[in-house]
Amino acid sequence: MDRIPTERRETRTGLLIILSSPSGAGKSTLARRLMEWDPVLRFSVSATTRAPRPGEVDGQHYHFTTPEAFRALVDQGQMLEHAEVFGNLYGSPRAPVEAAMNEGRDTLFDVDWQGGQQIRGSALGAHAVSIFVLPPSLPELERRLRARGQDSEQVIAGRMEKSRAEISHWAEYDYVLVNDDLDETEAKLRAILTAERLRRERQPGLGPFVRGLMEEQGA
Ligand SMILES: Nc1ncnc2c1ncn2[C@@H]1O[C@H](COP(=O)(O)OP(=O)(O)OP(=O)(O)O)[C@@H](O)[C@H]1O
Ligand SMILES: Nc1nc2c(ncn2[C@@H]2O[C@H](COP(=O)(O)O)[C@@H](O)[C@H]2O)c(=O)[nH]1
Repeated sequence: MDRIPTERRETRTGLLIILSSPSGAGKSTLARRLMEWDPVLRFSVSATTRAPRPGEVDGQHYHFTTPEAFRALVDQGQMLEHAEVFGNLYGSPRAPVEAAMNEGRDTLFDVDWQGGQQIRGSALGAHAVSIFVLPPSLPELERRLRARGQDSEQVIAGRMEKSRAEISHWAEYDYVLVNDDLDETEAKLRAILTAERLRRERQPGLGPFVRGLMEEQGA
């Protein structure tokens, strides 16, 4: 499906696209692919107290920070949401999200179920579209965590232990995708994003995307 050209987007309010899943189901991989497909989509770079993995770049994958600095940001109200996940703190900085929304740019979040709940329950929640990504099976989830080659056996065991609890929140989400074939899942995500952008335009009168289509047809 074609992506909506930037110049035809609704320019008033961006969407908040929330991706959640048990660790290792493929959120970051899918998020990366979506960003390549639509470079205008903004990725919400989270702050975390977790140590960087090999190859992770500060400011690109995460804002790596200390627990003290993280708590100060929370106390100052600078986090849209935050949670403890697998023993570390993670949170989504608020200001870049609001700036993107005001520019009409959509923001993509890779957050756990607690983050999903907090964003949906926030003042910006009316603009949220939430998607839960399931692995095809738990053994495949474990295989993926191991194949990623970045976590110790102890960390993998801890994440597998928490996977059922994360999965138990699937029904809180607008969409649920089983990430079996990566290309197919990416295509479904694109379709969801395109449909939700069109839905956002269903205001009185035609939105910019539909208006552009009509003009092309000479209507
Ligand atoms: N559909 C798929 N089929 C096979 N392997 C996949 C698929 N999707 C992702 N993977 C692989 O699974 C591993 C975990 O994926 P990824 O890091 O994207 O998961 P994640 O959900 O972002 O994990 P975390 O929550 O820990 O950040 C990676 O090695 C990735 O290449
Ligand atoms: N509530 C939030 N959860 C977040 C955020 N950023 C990432 N995450 C989730 O943490 C786990 C582990 O991530 P990893 O990079 O250490 O593998 C994963 O489920 C992410 O979705 C956040 O800002 N808020």
